[in-house]
Amino acid sequence: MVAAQVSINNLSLVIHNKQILSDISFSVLPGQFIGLIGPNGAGKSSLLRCLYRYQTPQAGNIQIDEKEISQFSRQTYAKKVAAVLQEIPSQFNLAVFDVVAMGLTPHKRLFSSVSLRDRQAIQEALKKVGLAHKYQQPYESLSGGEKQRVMIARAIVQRPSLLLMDEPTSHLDVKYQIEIMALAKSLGITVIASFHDLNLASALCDSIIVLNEGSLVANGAPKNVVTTNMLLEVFGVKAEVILQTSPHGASVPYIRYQYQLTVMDLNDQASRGRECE
Ligand SMILES: Nc1ncnc2c1ncn2[C@@H]1O[C@H](COP(=O)(O)OP(=O)(O)OP(=O)(O)O)[C@@H](O)[C@H]1O
Repeated sequence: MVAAQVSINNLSLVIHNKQILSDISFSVLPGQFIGLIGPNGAGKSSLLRCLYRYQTPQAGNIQIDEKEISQFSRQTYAKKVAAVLQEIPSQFNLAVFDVVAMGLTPHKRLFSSVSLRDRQAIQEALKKVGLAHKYQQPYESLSGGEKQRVMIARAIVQRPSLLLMDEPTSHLDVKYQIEIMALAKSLGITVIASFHDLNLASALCDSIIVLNEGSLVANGAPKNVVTTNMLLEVFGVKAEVILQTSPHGASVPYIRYQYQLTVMDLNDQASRGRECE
């Protein structure tokens, strides 16, 4: 698969007079795995929505392979960019197989049937996400995590050059968090994904972008971005960050949150409450 080069230039988004994104700029090299992190409401999903053309920014632009994204036809864009969203869309009455087959739509002529090769690609993608045995099951009857894995299989058969993922692991158990993200990485395409699990983001991403209140506040290798200071300033949490060495020799930050402090604070509050009774 070919990997896309992405550049985001001075992007600003306003919705109902509210500034959602302010002057965001960064570049992504072909094949890079980029993590978007930031507190609730920081603008991660909004940025991803601009990237998959669901929302149109008021200022700035996004280029893929040096072409402004509004210049691509709908079909060409659908071939280039796949999105796995936070809100899992409802697929009325469709079996798992049919939902994954929708990933082939941009590559096919109108009303053309599913070929043997297509079937193999769909089964292969379902196998990769551990759902080959469920291909006939109604999509709606799947669990949240299974639905998310079907969406990832759909993105795989789409053969995009850019994969956008909005909290792709939110419904996944720990095994599939690791397996699915390893799978996304193994595709060799450019990936931009939002994360709440900062340790997972640190372990996976080549580069991490930190958003806060719609602004880009940090961008760089995980070890340079995921620091005690950033966690305190952006997320308001006290934590210790240890640098570990990955199997590939890279230095990867690992966060140890200070949960005890919170529990002590809570106990403190509770005892103060009892004193007042
Ligand atoms: N259509 C909209 N109308 C009004 N406000 C919006 C709209 N879309 C997003 N927002 C606001 O923009 C801000 C950024 O939202 P966004 O969903 O991008 O944040 P996020 O970083 O993905 O948050 P989370 O981690 O909670 O998913 C929020 O304050 C949200 O309420």
